[in-house]
Amino acid sequence: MTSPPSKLDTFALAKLLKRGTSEHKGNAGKALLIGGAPGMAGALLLAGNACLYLGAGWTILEMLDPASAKACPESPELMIRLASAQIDEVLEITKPDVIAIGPGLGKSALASILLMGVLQYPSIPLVIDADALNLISESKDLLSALQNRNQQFPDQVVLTPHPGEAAKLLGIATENVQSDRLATLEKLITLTQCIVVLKGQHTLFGSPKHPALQCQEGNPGMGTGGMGDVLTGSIAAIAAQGVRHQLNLWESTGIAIQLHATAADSLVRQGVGPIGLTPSETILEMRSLLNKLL
Ligand SMILES: NC(=O)C1=CN([C@@H]2O[C@H](COP(=O)(O)OP(=O)(O)OC[C@H]3O[C@@H](n4cnc5c(N)ncnc54)[C@H](O)[C@@H]3O)[C@@H](O)[C@H]2O)[C@@H](O)CC1
Ligand SMILES: Nc1ncnc2c1ncn2[C@@H]1O[C@H](COP(=O)(O)OP(=O)(O)O)[C@@H](O)[C@H]1O
Repeated sequence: MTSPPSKLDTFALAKLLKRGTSEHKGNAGKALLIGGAPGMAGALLLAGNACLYLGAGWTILEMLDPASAKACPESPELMIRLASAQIDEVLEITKPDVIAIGPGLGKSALASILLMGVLQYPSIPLVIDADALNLISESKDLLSALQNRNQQFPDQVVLTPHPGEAAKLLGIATENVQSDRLATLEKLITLTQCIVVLKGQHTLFGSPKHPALQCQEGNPGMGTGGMGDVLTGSIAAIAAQGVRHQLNLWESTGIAIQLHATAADSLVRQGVGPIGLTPSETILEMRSLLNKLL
């Protein structure tokens, strides 16, 4: 019989994010986020805001929706560019520390080109979410590119499926994912060789190297569109800072998962939710909690 997963308990590690007095934005890292197709620009903006408020030095958005690829008056700090099929050139010039791809990405031909370009870009931490996961579930070439990247650069990719996306990746029904979440996590790790975050109540987290951990925070107020996009941007932010603060992608992801769920619980205690709790409010609460942990 498999033993139950241990509790995710990462907050002591967050102290590594404390800034030295001479640090500058270069020490906080450059995050490049890709997604936001027409009708879903908000998903990339939410991920971008999470990345900004959780402390990345630069947050750059490659937005697929031409109408939204312009400065955002509510968050002028975000560097928003129109996504281009010349992704190799973009990555060469931008030299990101971390890439996140998926929030509102859609499943267009351009989305596939961008994902393949990112998978072929070597060595840096990569967060794969939402439609990027759906594209991988529909393409043997993308899955092979993911597996090859992991062989060359282990522990540098995290996948963040919700149960629907996990089901598509494994070719099973969502009910089967939920009936044995631990077994599903292990199957996803075996298939992809990635760090995997299986979201939902009591998010599970594991990798080829690490036994599964379970997040025991979080609440159903988190069931609002965009909440997962916030997690993606938060992982990117903490991993970007982690590059120069001795946190690897596994550790950065654990901190982000626990901070996200703990912030949502804290807001519910304050009467902000569960009904009507928004992803944007959760970002601000995460910032406040993170600064208290340092
Ligand atoms: N503001 C925006 O522009 C938003 C855009 N979004 C984007 O919209 C695209 C589609 O994503 P969606 O996730 O909405 O839709 P999907 O069609 O990918 O998945 C939704 C389905 O997944 C299953 N599922 C998800 N969480 C579950 C759970 N905890 N337990 C059981 N089943 C669960 C359910 O069957 C649900 O109907 C993505 O690219 C996403 O990033 C969403 O993030 C919502 C916000
Ligand atoms: N009942 C719940 N208890 C705890 N966490 C939840 C619950 N429902 C949703 N969540 C969390 O909210 C987030 C939802 O992510 P996701 O489904 O990807 O949203 P979206 O695609 O709309 O951004 C995940 O982090 C998930 O773990």
